[in-house]
Amino acid sequence: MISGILASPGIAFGNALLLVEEKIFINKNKIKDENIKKEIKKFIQGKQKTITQLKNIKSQIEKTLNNNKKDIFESHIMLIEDEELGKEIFFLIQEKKISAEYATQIVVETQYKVLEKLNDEYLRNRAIDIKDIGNRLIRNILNLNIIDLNHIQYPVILIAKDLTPSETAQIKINKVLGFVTDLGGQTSHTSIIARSLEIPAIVGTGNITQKVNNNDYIILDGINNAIFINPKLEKIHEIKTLKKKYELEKNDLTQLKNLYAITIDGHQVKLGANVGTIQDVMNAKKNGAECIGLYRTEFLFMNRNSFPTEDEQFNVYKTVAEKMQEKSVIIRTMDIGGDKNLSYMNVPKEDNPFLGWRAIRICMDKKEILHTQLTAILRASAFGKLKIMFPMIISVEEIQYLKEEIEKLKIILENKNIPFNSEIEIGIMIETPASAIIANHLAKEVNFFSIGSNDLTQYTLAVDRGNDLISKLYDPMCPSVLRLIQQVINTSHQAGKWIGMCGELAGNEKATALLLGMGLDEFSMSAPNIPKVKRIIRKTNFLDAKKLAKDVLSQSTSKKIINVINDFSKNS
Ligand SMILES: C=C(OP(=O)(O)O)C(=O)O
Ligand SMILES: [Mg+2]
Repeated sequence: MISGILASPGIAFGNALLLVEEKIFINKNKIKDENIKKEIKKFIQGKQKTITQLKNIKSQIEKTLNNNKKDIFESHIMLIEDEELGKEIFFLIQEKKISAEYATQIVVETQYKVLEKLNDEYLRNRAIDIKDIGNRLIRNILNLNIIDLNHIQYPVILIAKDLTPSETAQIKINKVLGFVTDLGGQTSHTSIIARSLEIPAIVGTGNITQKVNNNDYIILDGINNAIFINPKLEKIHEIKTLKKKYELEKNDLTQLKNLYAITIDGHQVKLGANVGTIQDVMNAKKNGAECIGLYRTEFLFMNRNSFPTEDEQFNVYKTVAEKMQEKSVIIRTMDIGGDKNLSYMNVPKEDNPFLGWRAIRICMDKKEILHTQLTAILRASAFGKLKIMFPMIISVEEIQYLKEEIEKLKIILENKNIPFNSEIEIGIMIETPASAIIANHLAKEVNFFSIGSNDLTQYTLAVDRGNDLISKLYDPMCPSVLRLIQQVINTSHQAGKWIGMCGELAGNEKATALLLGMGLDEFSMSAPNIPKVKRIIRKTNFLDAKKLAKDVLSQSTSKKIINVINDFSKNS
């Protein structure tokens, strides 16, 4: 039995698909004259295989009506069919007497370097296409495996070293029963996406990729944090019984869907969902979300080869606003950087990406990204109850600047007679210690706060949220983080502003009574957690929760805090 960090609950049974690509080895030696023909044949066959693969992918995409992605593959096919590319590679094989893969690598790299340096954004994006396509071509020339998450044929359990958030966002839930990785942490975005998709996942196992072979039969027990490889029949029966019990309990919880999150003594809070896609919005409604407390818009920017246009963004925001009807939707501006990258943005490699060019820092440097997104949100605000939220704020100057930009954009829309909600609420995330400490000043600038406990924990404790080596130190329920949270809640209420939390702590059942007692007004979480949190709130007395919070905040260690919380839940 293997365990790791439990990232997303649930149980899955299935065959393993090992997401480990064989390493590319390029033969850089001179080839003999008699092998020239063989190398040319290798290139032609690799090219043909690549075209067939891309055409297959394109035709599958056509069925899903995803035009943006279809266009990407169409342009990739054109690149690979380009005669000039073939001619240059033939020339190198014949005249320079080098292998097909080496010749391909040289031609692809040269084209990439030329395009990458150009000022034109469209051509710079082609540079990334060239690199992608070149990689596929070289793999096919060498007959190496290519794993494409978008086109898995049969339902599998993915076993990978790591999955990036953008890879995870591509997962199709009818083809991926769950996943297990070597690396990762509980609040990395990969784990967050798994919870939204409701697929079981265990991350940070250390070396699962070395223990599992393709097609091994796997039990992924995301209740007890256990993975079994080719288990005995009795184990399969035992876990199948557990799965039935888990699903029955989940079904029972759906009965709470239309009830309010109100304590025994009548204190009501709001329970919302965190979403990243329109599909998540449906899931939010299914679980009885009263609002969307966090819409992570960056997923709209991933898995494509250029920034989404204003109209593309407007259409998505409008759809979300309309689907939620009179319920509010907090749209957070793009939070790229940290562990979320855009292949087409050519972000220079940073030593400390989580302390680097991230979120509003990018948007304030690249104003066209900010303006496009804010205009799209403002236009969509005419169709529902949208609010704007900015991530990663560290100063009053930043929010003042961002508000000025919003005012300028409002004037442009007014002049064009385009409708929008002129009273749209503006809020910020409290996810840096800086923002928590100056919350009294920030409260004067905004309509609301939302605590991002994931980042607030990593920045307060200086513990990378995605690093399994230090995951034991990552503890949002430790005295320092909880004290900051309490201070921010108090400050916000003193300023007459409501405050929510959209970090993972808001959906953690162990923290529910505590956060309630601390005075949090809105809890926003992965949708599947809503019923469980609601059940706790409906069984709790607000006065007792307040006493619990007072008690917890006087404790000096995490261990003592957990003991106090455990005693409280035993007695209630
Ligand atoms: C909700 C948060 O934002 P994200 O997880 O997207 O960084 C957070 O930091 O708590
Ligand atoms: Mg954050």
